[in-house]
Amino acid sequence: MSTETEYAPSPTPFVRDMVEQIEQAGTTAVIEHGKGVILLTTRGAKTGKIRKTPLMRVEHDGRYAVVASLGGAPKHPVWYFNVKAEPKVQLMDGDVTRDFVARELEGAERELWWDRAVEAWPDYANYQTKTDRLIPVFVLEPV
Ligand SMILES: C[C@H](OP(=O)(O)OC[C@@H](O)[C@@H](O)[C@@H](O)Cn1c2nc(=O)[nH]c(=O)c-2cc2ccc(O)cc21)C(=O)N[C@@H](CCC(=O)N[C@@H](CCC(=O)O)C(=O)O)C(=O)O
Repeated sequence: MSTETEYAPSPTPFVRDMVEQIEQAGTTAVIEHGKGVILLTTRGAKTGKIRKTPLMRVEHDGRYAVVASLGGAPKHPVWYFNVKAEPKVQLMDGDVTRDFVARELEGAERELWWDRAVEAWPDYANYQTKTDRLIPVFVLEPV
């Protein structure tokens, strides 16, 4: 794993601002339409830089799911490729950041976590109707 420790902010202003808010006040400071978010830290698959991505909070018994929905866009978000390249990630929930290992799900295990994700953020179901790509779901297990 590259030793690059440089944080590269998102090129999307509202995302960059949200990450700043979260880092200052924790994830509870930024409730998205009444639902919680988490902050995922990944390593850039090409640059090795640190990338930080707010995602909806889907948690069950200390494990989390992260859903590469990108609002139902035709292509996966870029952070998906970071997690595939380096499954060791960090997740901030509240004001606590922990280490996790991510694993992309398929089959029945994916369905289980997909249902949990839709329960946490019903719009995920709408996003899936907007694209032919199967929206990827990762489970994050604590290290
Ligand atoms: C715009 C792009 O971002 P992205 O990684 O595609 O992620 C897009 C979105 O998913 C991301 O903005 C999410 O935060 C949007 N988003 C959610 N996105 C989701 O997919 N799921 C969610 O549940 C979700 C919730 C959410 C809640 C609040 C909020 O503010 C945003 C939320 C980006 O950062 N591009 C960078 C490159 C990023 C990068 O990681 N580059 C890699 C290269 C990776 C490669 O190309 O292989 C590297 O550094 O090496 C750039 O163009 O410079």
